Amino acid sequence: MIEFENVNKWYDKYHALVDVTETVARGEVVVVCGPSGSGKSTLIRTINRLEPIQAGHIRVNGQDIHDKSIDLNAFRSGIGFVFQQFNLFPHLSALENCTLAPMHLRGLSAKAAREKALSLLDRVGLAHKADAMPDALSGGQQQRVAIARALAMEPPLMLFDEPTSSLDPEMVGEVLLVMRDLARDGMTMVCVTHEMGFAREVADRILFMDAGKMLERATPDDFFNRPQHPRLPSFSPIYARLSPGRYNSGLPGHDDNWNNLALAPAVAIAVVCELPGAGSSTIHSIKTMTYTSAPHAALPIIDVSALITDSSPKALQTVADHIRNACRAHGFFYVSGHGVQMPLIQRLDALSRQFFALDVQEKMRWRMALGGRAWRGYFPLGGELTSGRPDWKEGLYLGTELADDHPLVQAGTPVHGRNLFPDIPDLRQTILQYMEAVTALGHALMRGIALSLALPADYFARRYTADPLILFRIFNYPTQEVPKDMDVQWGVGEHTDYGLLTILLQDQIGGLQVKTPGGWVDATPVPGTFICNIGDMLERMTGGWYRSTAHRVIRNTSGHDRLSFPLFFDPNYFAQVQPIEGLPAVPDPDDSASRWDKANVHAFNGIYGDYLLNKVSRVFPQLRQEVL
Ligand SMILES: Nc1ncnc2c1ncn2[C@@H]1O[C@H](COP(=O)(O)OP(=O)(O)OP(=O)(O)O)[C@@H](O)[C@H]1O
Ligand SMILES: O=C(O)CCC(=O)C(=O)O
Ligand SMILES: [Fe+2]
Repeated sequence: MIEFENVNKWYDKYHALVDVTETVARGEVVVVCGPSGSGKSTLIRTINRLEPIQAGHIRVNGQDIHDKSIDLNAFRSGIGFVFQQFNLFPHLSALENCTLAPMHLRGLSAKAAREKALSLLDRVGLAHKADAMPDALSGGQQQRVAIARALAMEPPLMLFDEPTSSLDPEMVGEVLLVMRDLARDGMTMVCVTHEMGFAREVADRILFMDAGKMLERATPDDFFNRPQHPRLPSFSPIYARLSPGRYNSGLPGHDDNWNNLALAPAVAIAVVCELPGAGSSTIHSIKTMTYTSAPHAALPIIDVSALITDSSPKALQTVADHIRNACRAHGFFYVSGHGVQMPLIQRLDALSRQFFALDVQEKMRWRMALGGRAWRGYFPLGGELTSGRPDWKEGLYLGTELADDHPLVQAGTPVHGRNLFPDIPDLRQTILQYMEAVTALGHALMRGIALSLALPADYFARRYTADPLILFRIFNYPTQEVPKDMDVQWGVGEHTDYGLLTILLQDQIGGLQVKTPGGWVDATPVPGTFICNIGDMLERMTGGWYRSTAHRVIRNTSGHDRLSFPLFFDPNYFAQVQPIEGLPAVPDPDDSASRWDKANVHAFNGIYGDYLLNKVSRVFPQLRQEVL
């Protein structure tokens, strides 16, 4: 626990901290943000007495840190500090950097210090670099060694002062990941960073500082969506960036300031909790994934690896909490740590491009009309309607592969049957593998969604998704002029998805936009992630706790094709969709007035197949006439 009580600091006449009174509770994650020069670094540096204060008190774990009886060296050696510059000893190897202080200040034997250092280097993913000299390491690796070095003293509190701001962008993620996992493992941390995606994911509470004063304290949700302090929105460049959509309009010139903002360290994070037992934590994820700050604070990136691997209840709950926040906020989130192999994704992408590169006549060999009731096959540019208008995309409809003699196919069940696989070598196998891998991810995410609603993990599996309805599409949004006589505006017009959960892979071009209360925000591509959004049925089941959020895709004018791969993870066709019992009622769940289709999903009763058919037949009216 850290307490600031009426803390004042002057640099000569400059009043750098003005009457700061703040408590960071044990276990709480606190973000402090504010413009450059607002006093964030000063604040953090006062915690270990790197900066003296002229008035007030600072207590760490109940002890006044300016108490005369305090042994400053002992006090400081219990606080790890990671600076913007890595400050490794250049003449010592990574390992020696980590063993020095424990041997000399703590009296550890060389052997014990070495063992400890090796395990910490392993923890930050650098065991294989133990003997490397700092100048042979990348900036990100050096910073990770600096973190390991600080941890070697087993500090009950870690301070980070802009630990990523002197790193090349591609190295920021690896450092943030280590920090995030430290926070999750229960380490006490105070951190200054301007990585908003990280801040949003890790923080419980956000403090806003300006001119040395603490102006706002709020949960991230309130901070971004319901700011109290009237001056907050006037910090336009920062606030517009933090809260995209809501304050973007009407703030003249904020765009011009975005670059400045990128240079200005704007955020501090404090994570305070108890030091866990030594050796209790491992970092599994560092070696396999990268952390990218969310392109928009509104759309978080959630590492879901805990749902995929056997994980502790605590780790599962952390993921569930993130999912709940995302679903409550906008119903859109990115997932990393998803376990779907990159080579498979790359193969799918490359083979799909081969298919779309064929002449349209060739592609029409697999046209949808040949797919019959299974609703599979190719549709050409302009062949699918959203809200009655043609979308500017072409695509291939796919789904769970069922042989002709499968009982459901025999019974003529719509949307069940064989796929029409184009005869590109390997494409069939790749699509089947991809659908299998992403379906497995869908099951994992539904467990997370169940936990996020305080339901048993298998809640959805038991009722709806033991045998989920899987529809999969491969879309191409080409850069192509729209003929004058065609009423085309969007790549895909505004809509919500029908089912439970959509898991979307998109390439690097971008164009997907999400409707938030404050306006449309871009779901910018983040390599190595999927975008998930919840569908109408989850809104229906949760009585409006989770909303199926409208989204659209702008027309692609990039000069390149844009490929996207949505997989719809939906209830079994025959599953009777029912509200989840025991959830508190949402006051007015009917949001039909603000929906593009004016529909009230809460009025729906019946089996999922009915809902789906009704929707799909609007999208492909001609097909409906042909096959039904
Ligand atoms: N050693 C110092 N002597 C005089 N003024 C200082 C000193 N350190 C900081 N300041 C001033 O105090 C104010 C607060 O600085 P601080 O570094 O805490 O801000 P910050 O919020 O971390 O912002 P940033 O790091 O983006 O500049 C700034 O105006 C800064 O110029
Ligand atoms: O292509 C995309 O990015 C989104 C597609 C989509 O929203 C959909 O198919 O439902
Ligand atoms: Fe969609």
